Amino acid sequence: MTARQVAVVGAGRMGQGIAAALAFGNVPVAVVDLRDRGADAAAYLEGVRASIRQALAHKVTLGLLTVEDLDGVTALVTVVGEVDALTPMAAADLVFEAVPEVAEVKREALAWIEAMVGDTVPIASTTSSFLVDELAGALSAPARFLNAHWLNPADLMPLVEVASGTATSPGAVDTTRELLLAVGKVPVVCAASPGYIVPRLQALVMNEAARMVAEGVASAEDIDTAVRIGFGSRFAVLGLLEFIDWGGCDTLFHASNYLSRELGERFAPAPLVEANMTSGRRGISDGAGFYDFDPATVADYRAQRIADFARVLDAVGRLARHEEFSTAD
Ligand SMILES: NC(=O)C1=CN([C@@H]2O[C@H](COP(=O)(O)OP(=O)(O)OC[C@H]3O[C@@H](n4cnc5c(N)ncnc54)[C@H](O)[C@@H]3O)[C@@H](O)[C@H]2O)C=CC1
Ligand SMILES: O=C(O)[C@@H](O)C(=O)[C@H](O)[C@@H](O)CO
Repeated sequence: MTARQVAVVGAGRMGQGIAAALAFGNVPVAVVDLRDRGADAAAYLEGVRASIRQALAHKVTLGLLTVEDLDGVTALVTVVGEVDALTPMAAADLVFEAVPEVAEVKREALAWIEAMVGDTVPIASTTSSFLVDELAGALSAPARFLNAHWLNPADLMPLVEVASGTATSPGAVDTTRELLLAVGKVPVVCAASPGYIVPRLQALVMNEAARMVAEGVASAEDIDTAVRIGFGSRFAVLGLLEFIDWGGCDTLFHASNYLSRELGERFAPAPLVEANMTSGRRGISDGAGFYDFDPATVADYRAQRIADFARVLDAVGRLARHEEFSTAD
């Protein structure tokens, strides 16, 4: 089943971003604020509407949406408080929960959502840390429950990490994936494992960057320049595991042993890195690694990736052209 009408419960940074992403993809969406705001409620809801409109208007400035379409897209978003939530919740065929990252608050919101929607409507949390099974107890029908971890800013970042719990039905995952694909997102399905994919990876490098500042290895500015120009542009093209295959598992294995001796156990080579090295799967040079490389097409594959690099570097204004360099007198 493809979701054609969505509700987002939670009207903060992520709730607004998700709503903007859905409307941008032509999907009607109701944003529901569950917090009791007393006399401030109307002003809060108006602020949320204005902020979503501003995010969509920014897309006009960026050339991603025509000015003629702005009003129509904005009109796909309704923003309501709990008192007016009955109709949009009953109409929703998928719900994203985006309340604060506090287990009790999430459980309360999930129980409320379940009571408001149809029996089989999938409910996706957007939690960036809790596992599906840790929250599923809030629902009487956990088969409909999963997590969809959007990246921030949700209206722009294409990746959404979709994770199931032990009770999640394949149908709930399929409906969520279909919706995400329909609005131009790139869903990846992963196990309900702490940190999913991106938060787990980035927690390691973000903490390492902070350690480097504390150790005086480099300034925050220089580390961030290195990340933007080196690390970031490279990994916009090559996946981490793909790059292991490019550089060779043996290179990573030896470097990791050296770093773990010098800097600490956290740099020790992963067992799979060692296993690939010793089983003749060092990467492109062996014709196999995390990926298999067909000798007949590997040259084309490399040329394609180099062309991809050039495009990414050009987009960030860092592609060197020969004509820029002065000739020796
Ligand atoms: N901020 C980020 O960069 C990312 C956040 N997430 C996840 O998205 C979810 C939402 O996070 P944000 O949008 O950043 O939070 P936020 O704080 O910006 O928004 C939460 C919304 O819930 C409301 N709220 C506060 N207390 C409440 C309560 N007791 N009951 C109901 N609503 C309440 C807030 O007023 C606000 O409207 C969290 O689970 C977070 O882990 C996921 C990816 C990135
Ligand atoms: O990458 C993202 O947008 C999110 O995963 C977050 O920033 C999370 O809140 C997470 O990484 C917490 O550290």
